[in-house]
Amino acid sequence: MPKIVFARKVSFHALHHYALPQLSAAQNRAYFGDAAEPHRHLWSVTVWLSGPPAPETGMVVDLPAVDAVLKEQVVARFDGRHINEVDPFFARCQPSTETLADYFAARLAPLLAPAVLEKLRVAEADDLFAEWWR
Ligand SMILES: Nc1nc2c(c(=O)[nH]1)N=C([C@H](O)[C@H](O)COP(=O)(O)OP(=O)(O)OP(=O)(O)O)CN2
Repeated sequence: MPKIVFARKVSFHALHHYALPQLSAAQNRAYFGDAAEPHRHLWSVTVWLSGPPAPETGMVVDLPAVDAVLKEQVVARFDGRHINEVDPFFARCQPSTETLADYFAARLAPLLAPAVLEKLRVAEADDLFAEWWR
């Protein structure tokens, strides 16, 4: 059965760095290279949502409702911040695109219901991103 999926993307500027707590600064530098130092990206988070199109509008989501969730949970929390400091979660888990994809999917999926989160992409550049798939 074909399925229609709607996508929305938001962007924010934020710093991050990689550091394992059991390693010294020099060891982290050797392990992670330049990425051990705080560095900035223009991040994007894209959500793909499915649901039955409303007969009157042909739309599968209420866009203002989706935008409100993305603004509150993604842009307002992360824009201009150092990701490692936004949530104690990132003291335990390295803020890679993979970790962030899993982090955002877990938090956004329930808030975006009744739309179904099919896929979520976190990109720190056009050529570096990770995706969560339902
Ligand atoms: N598996 C992953 N590896 C790396 C990730 C990631 O999210 N998942 N992220 C990074 C860094 O954040 C890093 O900034 C990007 O590294 P890299 O692409 O190597 O950097 P470039 O030299 O290509 O580009 P810059 O503009 O110099 O960042 C590393 N690894």
